[in-house]
Amino acid sequence: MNSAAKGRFIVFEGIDGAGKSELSRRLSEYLASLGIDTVLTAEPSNSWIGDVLRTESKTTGPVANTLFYVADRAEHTSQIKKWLNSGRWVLCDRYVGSTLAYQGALLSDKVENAWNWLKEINRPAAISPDVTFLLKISPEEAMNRLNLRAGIPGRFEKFNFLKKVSDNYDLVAFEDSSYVIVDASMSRDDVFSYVLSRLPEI
Ligand SMILES: Nc1ncnc2c1ncn2[C@@H]1O[C@H](COP(=O)(O)OP(=O)(O)O)[C@@H](O)[C@H]1O
Ligand SMILES: Cc1cn([C@H]2C[C@H](O)[C@@H](COP(=O)(O)OP(=O)(O)O)O2)c(=O)[nH]c1=O
Repeated sequence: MNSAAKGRFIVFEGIDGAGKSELSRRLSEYLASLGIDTVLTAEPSNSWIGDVLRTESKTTGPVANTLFYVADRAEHTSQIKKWLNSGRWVLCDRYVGSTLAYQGALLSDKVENAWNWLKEINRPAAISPDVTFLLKISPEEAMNRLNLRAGIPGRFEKFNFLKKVSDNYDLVAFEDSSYVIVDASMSRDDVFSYVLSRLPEI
């Protein structure tokens, strides 16, 4: 395909509080200011399946939720392909890596070979990003950013969960050559400059 006619697909991953939403918003505004036709999107998406995940995921079990995340992705990916084919740059806050990292942590003791199953079910639902920025931050710092400070009920469980998710992300990054690891504990401006330095060619 003629690269001039096709957009770029850029994904942001990382644990809650790593800075994905703020950074992807800033980057989309910056790219738009350069005259690049940019779409900022996220998963769970704004479809009805995304709504189910946002509103009902506490009433359904981890296997059903996994299938909802992947169903949401399959539909979202159809839309992403259309945007890319029309030459737009697509910035996506969370994608396949989130399912591997989060559902990997939730299913590891419930589904045999959970990691391989998650990779397999994502295969027909996803495409390869041009680059995936993994915003790395310690669970301690992420929890401080989210104001989940000492004394809050459930803090210990949340910390342990984010630690597992973070370890899974390291594994995903090791296996996927689209990943670029970003030290997300840096200042907002330093994180932004680093990401700019690793963007695909315009
Ligand atoms: N580099 C940074 N340094 C300090 N605070 C940050 C930085 N990036 C984001 N934040 C703050 O951390 C919090 C979580 O950021 P957010 O973008 O919502 O993270 P995520 O989307 O990964 O959950 C927000 O209050 C945001 O303003
Ligand atoms: C896309 C996706 C999200 N999630 C979870 C991670 C988040 O805790 C939650 C909502 O994502 P998000 O709205 O990005 O939350 P945050 O801004 O706190 O990072 O959905 C999964 O567990 N699996 C997935 O595949």
